[in-house]
Amino acid sequence: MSRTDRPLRRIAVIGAGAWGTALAIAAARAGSEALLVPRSAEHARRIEAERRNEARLPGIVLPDAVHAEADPAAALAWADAAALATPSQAMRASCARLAPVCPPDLPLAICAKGVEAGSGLLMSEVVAEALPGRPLAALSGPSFADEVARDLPTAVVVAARSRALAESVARAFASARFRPYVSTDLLGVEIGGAAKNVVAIACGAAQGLGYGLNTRAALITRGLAEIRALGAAMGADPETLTGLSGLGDLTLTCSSEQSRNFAFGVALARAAAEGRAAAPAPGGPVVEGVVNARSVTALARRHGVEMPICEAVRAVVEGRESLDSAILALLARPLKAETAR
Ligand SMILES: NC(=O)c1ccc[n+]([C@@H]2O[C@H](COP(=O)([O-])OP(=O)(O)OC[C@H]3O[C@@H](n4cnc5c(N)ncnc54)[C@H](O)[C@@H]3O)[C@@H](O)[C@H]2O)c1
Ligand SMILES: O=P(O)(O)OC[C@H](O)CO
Repeated sequence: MSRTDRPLRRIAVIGAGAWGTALAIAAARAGSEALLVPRSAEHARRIEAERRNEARLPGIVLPDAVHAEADPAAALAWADAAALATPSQAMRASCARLAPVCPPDLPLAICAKGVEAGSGLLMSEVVAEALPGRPLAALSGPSFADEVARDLPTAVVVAARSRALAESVARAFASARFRPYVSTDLLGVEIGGAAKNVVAIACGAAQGLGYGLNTRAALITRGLAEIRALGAAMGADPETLTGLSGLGDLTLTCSSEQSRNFAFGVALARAAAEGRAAAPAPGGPVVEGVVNARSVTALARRHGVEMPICEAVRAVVEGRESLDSAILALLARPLKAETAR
């Protein structure tokens, strides 16, 4: 009997950021037990002593079924499955640390959203290289960590090439107000999650510039067209990209300053107005869209796909173009048909 044939009831959550902590809480609500594995022993001790992860999820008390564990070997030996919730650019290093102690058949649920800079690999490809042979799933969709932690109704998607694995992982997290749908389109789910953060920076910048809701709707819709084009070139199911992990997450992230990516876009515009550059605070909450502006567009260029909004965000965050001129360049693109057909 393989591990995924029996219920996954013990979940090791690698990475104790806002999302890892919220997922551990979601697992507990689903009747599972969770071990949060932060990077440092000190952080594990603090979480265990305070019964919170105050720096990442302020005001949220951990349920009894969630504990912190500093030693990844102990956590993975205990676990039925692991959720990988580090930022995308830390995924390879985090998996390398797990490699000597990760059981060869342990199911892994990737919870980061991004494309690796340099290699241009999706998270499932990075994890397959760093921890070969393990059954892989991805959990994605519109889900602010704070809202999940507070048990506000949320729907996500769990994708795996094996439907049985997707269903097992979904069951490990499902509760009355946390509803995972399943999918076998791992590729589509990963592309949507990685690219939406870049478009969210554009929407935040538009808000910071004082533009209106017309602009936001245009950016979301044309951003989705870019993401769908990338998905089509890479072989994703187009329906996935209008589902929870595509349009769903794009809508959420592009609509609120609660999104770190959207908020960073607002900060970019404010900084531009004051004639200075903006960058995410070192050691602060992860802003995936900044690095992913580069890695997602690099992937698109490799596949011969145009992503003008994502390219504009990349040019601005790389300091190659001012926000004003990036917007003018977007608006001055030749008139064209809305759809390919
Ligand atoms: N916060 C959310 O609402 C949310 C929701 C869905 C998905 N996500 C995704 O989850 C991922 C993590 O985001 P987050 O919000 O938890 O980030 P966060 O900014 O709250 O915390 C990041 C955490 O990762 C840890 N970390 C960094 N490098 C590490 C390494 N090499 N090994 C282990 N841990 C490391 C940091 O110590 C920190 O605790 C991102 O890809 C993000 O897009 C976040
Ligand atoms: O705060 P953001 O922009 O990283 O978005 C968090 C989640 O990805 C929303 O689904």
